[in-house]
Amino acid sequence: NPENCICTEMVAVESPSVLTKSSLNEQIGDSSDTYLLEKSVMATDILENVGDIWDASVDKEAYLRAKYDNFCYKPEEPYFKHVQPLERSKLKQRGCRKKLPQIIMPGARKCGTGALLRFLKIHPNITGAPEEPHFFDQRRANLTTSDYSEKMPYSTDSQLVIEKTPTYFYRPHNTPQLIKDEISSDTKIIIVLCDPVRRAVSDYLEFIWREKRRSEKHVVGKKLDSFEHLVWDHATIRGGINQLNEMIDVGIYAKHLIRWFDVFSRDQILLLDGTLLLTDPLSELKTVERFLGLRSFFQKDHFSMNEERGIFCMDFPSEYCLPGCKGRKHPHVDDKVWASLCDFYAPYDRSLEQMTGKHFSWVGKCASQDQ
Ligand SMILES: Nc1ncnc2c1ncn2[C@@H]1O[C@H](COP(=O)(O)OS(=O)(=O)O)[C@@H](OP(=O)(O)O)[C@H]1O
Repeated sequence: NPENCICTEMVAVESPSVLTKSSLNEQIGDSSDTYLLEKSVMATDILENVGDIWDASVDKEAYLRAKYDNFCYKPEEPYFKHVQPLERSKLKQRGCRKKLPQIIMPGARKCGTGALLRFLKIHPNITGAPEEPHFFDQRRANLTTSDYSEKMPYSTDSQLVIEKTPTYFYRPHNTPQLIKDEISSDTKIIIVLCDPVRRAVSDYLEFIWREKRRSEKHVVGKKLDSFEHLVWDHATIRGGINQLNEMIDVGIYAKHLIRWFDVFSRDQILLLDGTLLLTDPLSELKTVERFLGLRSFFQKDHFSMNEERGIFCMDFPSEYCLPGCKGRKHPHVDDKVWASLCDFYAPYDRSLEQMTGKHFSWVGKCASQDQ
């Protein structure tokens, strides 16, 4: 379904007619844009509940109560959809307001942020922007942080608000500083990194998909360059990987990450392995729960592998698989170009491991694309 395939989560946000743009924040007399994480990050729920299974994790009725008894949206399957707000009186009664996100997921693009956000939004204590706000990278001059918070969903004090915009990771260069200055110095950052060679191919598939949609709209089709052609440097006689191409540049993770490390303390940044997210989503979700101090919700039997598509889908609280634009079949890349890409990224991957002190599952395993 092409509508579901817009990879930037373009879900229309329906506002009830009684709510004006200035929304409930003003009516409630709340001007605090930032909501510190004190409560959530310091939460010890997870520690208190070690070995204790939350009913909401196993029983659908209990889940619906945990998610919606203190929430600002009506239940709607799949339960990551937080689209239809409650009536105005209920919103007020529950203390629902739009606030700036406490957690930002800046990418990297095509490393699984879409799957991660949708899964996380199932958690009873998480809500998130329905679309990518692109506030810092496509900002019109007169936009303020209150315009930004308008793009966020309503939330109560028991929900954390996440936004993901996968371009922030690499552009604009001062996004980390802007987040610190304009949202809060307490903002939590979740960065998903994945095999940069595979990521570049995924980026290319997205590019092709968008170009095809564009040419369908404008009737005229243009011949699209192959992946191999685009990533190769044709300007020099020796050739090699064209690192000026954005598809390549994004995967030089160490270079971009340094700016995030410069601005935020290490305990504010969670680095996830997108390659693991694809093969073992539960372990990465558990890591996020711990990082945010959330009560442990996700369980092994919430997920199962869809053999046909080769991706994990959710079975609880309802069945859900990401649309076909996520988890696409990748084409075979020319072996010489593949090997060059592996060689190109290897030193940057080593720097990444050195600077983070973390081992990433793809590092050192780039030899064959068909593994
Ligand atoms: N469970 C599940 N379902 C579907 N897809 C999954 C999942 N887990 C991880 N992934 C990987 O997510 C890749 C798309 O990445 P993003 O969502 O970050 O893309 S985007 O930047 O937001 O457009 C997507 O890339 P492609 O395989 O190239 O489509 C997947 O590798």
